[in-house]
Amino acid sequence: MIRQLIEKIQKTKAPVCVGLDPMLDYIPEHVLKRALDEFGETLEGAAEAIWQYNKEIIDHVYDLIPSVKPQIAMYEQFGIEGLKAYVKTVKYCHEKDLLVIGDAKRGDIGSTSSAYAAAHIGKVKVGSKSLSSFATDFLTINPYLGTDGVKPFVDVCKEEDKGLFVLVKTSNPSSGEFQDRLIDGQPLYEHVAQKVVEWGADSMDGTYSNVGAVVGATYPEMSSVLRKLMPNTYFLVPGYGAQGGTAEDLAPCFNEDGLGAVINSSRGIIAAYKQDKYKKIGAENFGEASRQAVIDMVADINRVL
Ligand SMILES: O=C(O)c1cc(=O)[nH]c(=O)n1[C@@H]1O[C@H](COP(=O)(O)O)[C@@H](O)[C@H]1O
Repeated sequence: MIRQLIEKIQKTKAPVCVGLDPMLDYIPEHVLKRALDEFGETLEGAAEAIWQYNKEIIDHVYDLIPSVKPQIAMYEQFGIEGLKAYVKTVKYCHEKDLLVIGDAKRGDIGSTSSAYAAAHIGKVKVGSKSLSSFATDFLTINPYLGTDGVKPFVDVCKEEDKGLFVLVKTSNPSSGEFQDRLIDGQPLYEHVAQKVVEWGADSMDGTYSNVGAVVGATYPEMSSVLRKLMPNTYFLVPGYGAQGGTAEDLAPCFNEDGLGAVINSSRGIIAAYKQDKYKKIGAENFGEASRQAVIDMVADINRVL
């Protein structure tokens, strides 16, 4: 699967992933009102609003980018109706030939991880049939439980030719609280990085492994160390834009071949119409503002490659 992502990145010249993290606060008034008028102030109304919002954004950006990353929490908050909007969004992105990174940060004891893996990137057996549930191409993984919690994802990844991004060094302000703690003289995130390389060794798909790593844009010195420790691991890099990460901060995430990282921006793209820079495009044309924000992001990243 990583090979497909790389091919799409090379075709679009955009090492970019648009984060589909719809919050009701970001949805333009006219879209929200239409959905709530039809379904009332209900979970269905909210789910319809986020679906319509996503669809408009996808329609405006799909030809520019290789991938999207829907964050499941933004859907899950609306319960089953929200999850239906998640599935609808994943299906629509596939129709538009986009690869979908499901951001669910799963990881538990082995048997539970197996069920998560089946739900998100694998198949679930019902009688004689094997059925897909969420059907994303990649999934984000929390490795806190260790190898037996990660292995079921790696196995499904191999069987189904899917991909993973395992949290190694996250972008948030408290990420150092545990991740930077020294163990045997080395920060914990480096220990995790070594494990990610090990977990991915049997899942090579060309130069890179289908088992990738999440490395936040907000700690560039650490990205640089991690890039050297994990030369054949693809990085999913969140933190650009809304969290303060700049193009210069991203440079160490890439290898000399210009590959090795896919950069996510969620609020910076989907709520672009609210930014001063794009305000004149107008809330009515929020999809157009997102398109312009993607064009600007791609140019900004290519400037440092
Ligand atoms: O796994 C992630 O995607 C992730 C890891 C991380 O270290 N930091 C991080 O922000 N994320 C996700 O990336 C997205 C960032 O959103 P923006 O800050 O709006 O671009 C959210 O969906 C986060 O959940």
